[in-house]
Amino acid sequence: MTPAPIAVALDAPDLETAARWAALVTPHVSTVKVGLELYLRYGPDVIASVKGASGVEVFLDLKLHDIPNTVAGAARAVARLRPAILTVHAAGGPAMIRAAVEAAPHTEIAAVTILTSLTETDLDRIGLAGPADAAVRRLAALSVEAGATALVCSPHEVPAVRAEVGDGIRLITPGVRPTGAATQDQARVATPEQALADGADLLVIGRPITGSPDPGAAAAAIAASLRRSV
Ligand SMILES: O=C(O)c1cc(=O)[nH]c(=O)n1[C@@H]1O[C@H](COP(=O)(O)O)[C@@H](O)[C@H]1O
Repeated sequence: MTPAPIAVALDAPDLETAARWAALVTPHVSTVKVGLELYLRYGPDVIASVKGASGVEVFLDLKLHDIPNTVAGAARAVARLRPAILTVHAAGGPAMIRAAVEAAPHTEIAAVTILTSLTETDLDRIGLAGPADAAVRRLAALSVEAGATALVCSPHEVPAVRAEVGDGIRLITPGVRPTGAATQDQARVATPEQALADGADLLVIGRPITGSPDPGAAAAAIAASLRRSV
């Protein structure tokens, strides 16, 4: 069976737990995501540990955000690990995004638009002209012009972003919660089925899977539900 288009966020406090989660979920999902918690603690070794023998796609979520020269150096430093995807913040601007794209030619650069944890009130307080879908659309357009071939946004914004950037760009959506699951610190959320129906290409799901007593079964259940919904 083809693995579901899900990136499981391995936000674990230690490598053993992350590797265990990865081994349990990889028969069911296409991708595992390594974020700041694991990478800052264990560094590059974490990639091989979570990949194991499965050959699953690794998404390195470092959300780089700095001046172009610094981001180019950081992207070059991790490019040798050959992650399938690397994130940068779209708010770093077009020159920064382009610097990452040029420094990591074999990795897909995904620009994070507006974090899914932010509400309209947060955007106001930060001073970002909203509403969220307009801000996401604006950041999506500039990111793609700068060479990003993937975008991270909430499922709510997928139709607007798709209309803006067309079909060739991979839309990645965190903020995904199965019906009835707690939203926790996520603000702009939708169910996996809704995100996929709206046109997301890859769903990022962490705690609803990794917080389950049986992460493998939780991943399998969401994957099966997605297959039924298409
Ligand atoms: O870039 C990301 O992956 C990301 C962007 C965003 O806007 N919101 C967001 O939640 N994420 C990540 O997606 C994952 C969501 O995890 P859960 O909330 O546990 O499903 C976390 O690893 C976040 O770091």
